[in-house]
Amino acid sequence: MVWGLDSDKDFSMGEAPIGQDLQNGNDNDFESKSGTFETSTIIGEKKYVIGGTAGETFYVKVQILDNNCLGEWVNVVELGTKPISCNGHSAVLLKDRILILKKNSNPDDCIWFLEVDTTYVRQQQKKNLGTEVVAWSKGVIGNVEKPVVISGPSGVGKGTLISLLMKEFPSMFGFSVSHTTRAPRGMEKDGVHYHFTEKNVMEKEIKDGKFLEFASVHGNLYGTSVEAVELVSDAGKRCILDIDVQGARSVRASPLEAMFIFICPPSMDELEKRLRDRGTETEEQVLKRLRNAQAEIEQGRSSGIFDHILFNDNLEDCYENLKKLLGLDEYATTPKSAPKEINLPRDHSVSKIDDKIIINSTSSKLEKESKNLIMLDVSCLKGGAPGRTRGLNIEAIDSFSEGFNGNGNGPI
Ligand SMILES: Nc1ncnc2c1ncn2[C@@H]1O[C@H](COP(=O)(O)OP(=O)(O)OP(=O)(O)O)[C@@H](O)[C@H]1O
Ligand SMILES: Nc1nc2c(ncn2[C@@H]2O[C@H](COP(=O)(O)O)[C@@H](O)[C@H]2O)c(=O)[nH]1
Repeated sequence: MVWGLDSDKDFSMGEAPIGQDLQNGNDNDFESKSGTFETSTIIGEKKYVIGGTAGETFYVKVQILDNNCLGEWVNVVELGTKPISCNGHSAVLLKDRILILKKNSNPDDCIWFLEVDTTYVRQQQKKNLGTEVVAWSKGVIGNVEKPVVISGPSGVGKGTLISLLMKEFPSMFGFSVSHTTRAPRGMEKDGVHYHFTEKNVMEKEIKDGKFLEFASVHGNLYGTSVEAVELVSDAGKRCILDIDVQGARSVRASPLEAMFIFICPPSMDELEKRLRDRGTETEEQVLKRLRNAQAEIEQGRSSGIFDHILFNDNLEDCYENLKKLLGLDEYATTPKSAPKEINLPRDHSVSKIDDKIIINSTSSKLEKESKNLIMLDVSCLKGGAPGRTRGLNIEAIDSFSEGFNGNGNGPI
């Protein structure tokens, strides 16, 4: 064996060495380089080394030593937004990802996941044959309601309905600001209505995996970035996406769980009238949008992508129906409580009991005198790379009353 494990100790996927301190640095049982702030996690024949230093600078880097490849370090493609550097972390192996707890970090930046064998990673691995793919995803406490995808032909009234919703429920809904290569209309603001962008820039970002979906619509490129949706969810709001049918199909096929609503016009004549009366397109563009509308309506009504179809004949009626679908009655407007935040102890050790991660403060007396155990429940994880991992639950617990002995070895 290359890294000093007993040959009968094979920590395969899903088998974290329970009770063993998986803390970073030099005091785990795995090989580590002195003072480099690294953790080593063994999964099957591979060793994932996370972290390191260059001079005074700490960095978060992933290296993989593969015992199948004669114990060589292999090329790693790190996808997703990775955590900014920190001066230490703990690593805990979960089923298909490694939980990283950063030390000395802000409460909203201390929980991260390195996905090593999730569906997303396996999909990306197929595109990157010959390299090891891993993907970073930031962990977020709590859940948000499913995003709502609203589709329909150009001019049917999607934007009008969404504006009404945002005006009436500003604290409940947030708009996913798409990217587009089309030119802004008179009143449209960059970053508010769209992120107006150059085609080559957007194509590069698509290649880099920054988009949840994208499509060529009426001759321009449109797309929803992963960040656009996550920013709304981070604000604790339900995200609304206004995208075409191709985009809706892509979101359906993505890991994002959403509600899909198709808005239908009462007739093609009425659709044409609305588009012309809006006066934002040239004659050529109006004709193009109308040609595309026919196919979109057919797909919208028959493709099985959509959970609900709404007819926008009378605007008020359609808006009321939309609100009903979204469960918006007078009681639904009660603001939600703010998501919990945690302050991880600066120095801590970590252990794992089933789906519970026990974080034990090893820092100052003062910190220890207060509740010195934090329990992170990872049993209901949702989402993940290329976006955030949600569904985490966290509780501060009293080590004596809750039956944990606090040394990472589980219940007394
Ligand atoms: N029920 C309705 N009755 C009459 N006019 C409507 C109705 N709903 C929307 N409109 C009008 O139709 C026009 C097109 O609406 P809107 O811009 O919301 O369409 P859209 O589906 O968002 O289009 P696009 O996909 O091109 O952005 C607007 O001028 C709007 O005021
Ligand atoms: N697939 C996507 N379609 C999008 C996105 N943002 C908007 N759209 C759709 O494009 C047409 C035209 O919009 P317009 O603002 O030029 O009138 C419309 O049907 C939108 O729903 C996106 O991110 N992805």
